Amino acid sequence: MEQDIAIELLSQTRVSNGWLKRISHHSTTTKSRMTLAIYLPDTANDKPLPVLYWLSGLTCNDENFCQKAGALKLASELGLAIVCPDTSPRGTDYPGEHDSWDFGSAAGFYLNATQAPWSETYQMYDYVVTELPSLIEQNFPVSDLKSISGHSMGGHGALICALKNPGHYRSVSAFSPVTNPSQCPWGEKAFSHYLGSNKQAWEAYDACELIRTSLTERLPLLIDQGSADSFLDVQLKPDNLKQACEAVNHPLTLRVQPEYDHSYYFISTFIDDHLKHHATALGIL
Ligand SMILES: N[C@@H](CCC(=O)N[C@@H](CSC=O)C(=O)NCC(=O)O)C(=O)O
Repeated sequence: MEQDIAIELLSQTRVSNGWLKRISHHSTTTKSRMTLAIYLPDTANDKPLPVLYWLSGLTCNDENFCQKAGALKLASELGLAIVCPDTSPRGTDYPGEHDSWDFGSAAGFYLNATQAPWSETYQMYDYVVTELPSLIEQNFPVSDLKSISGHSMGGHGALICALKNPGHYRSVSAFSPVTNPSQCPWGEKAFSHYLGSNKQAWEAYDACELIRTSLTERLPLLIDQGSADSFLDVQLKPDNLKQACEAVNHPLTLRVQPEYDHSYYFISTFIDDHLKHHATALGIL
């Protein structure tokens, strides 16, 4: 019988003087088999490396970032491990779970669902913040120093994970994040199903609300946003985050990049700046 704690190596690929490994394991948090990617530069053989957790967006899995962002060469040079979890639990078949690209599978929104049937497995917040780092630190040559970043739905995930856990992450950044999910169609759809109709419960997973109520830590936010992003005004709303930050003096670097869209071409153009931002905070640059 399979041990719950066992991790299974699905593949390993040599890249930029390191190894990109895909693994799967049984998650006690999501009660599902989870797949993830970890990139380990060879310098991990000399000393435990800090980790950047990357949270991907809607329709993604653990593979998009490592295949498309062009991040691994600099990560190797910096001595930075990168971990990419999946974007939702898999293996279930709840009503409506696989019917739309912005909800259900590949759209877990990095929260802990409270509404049936989602609450059974859609516990991505606890998975990312607690179970995943513990699994990585127990099984790979990494330190407990961590930073977090992500894109779109995953940018929202990175912001809320950092804002809700003072001291847990050394730094946070995001590309094109969903900044105010309580006030946009993607967020309203997901939150109403996962968290129910009481909008007060939504505030715990909304970066704009967390900025307003945060008392203990003012971790600087680095955000890149393309001006030609087709989701900009309806879904992402960076100005809402800007206003929330200005109201409480939360440090925000919001870079609006002219003519860039929502794609991984945009991410690949500016990923080096984000890696250096995290490497500086993690003490390796
Ligand atoms: N329905 C479209 C658009 C999906 C899309 O743009 N997904 C983004 C994330 S959007 C917010 O979370 C993405 O990262 N896609 C993966 C990629 O590799 O580009 C579609 O299905 O294409």
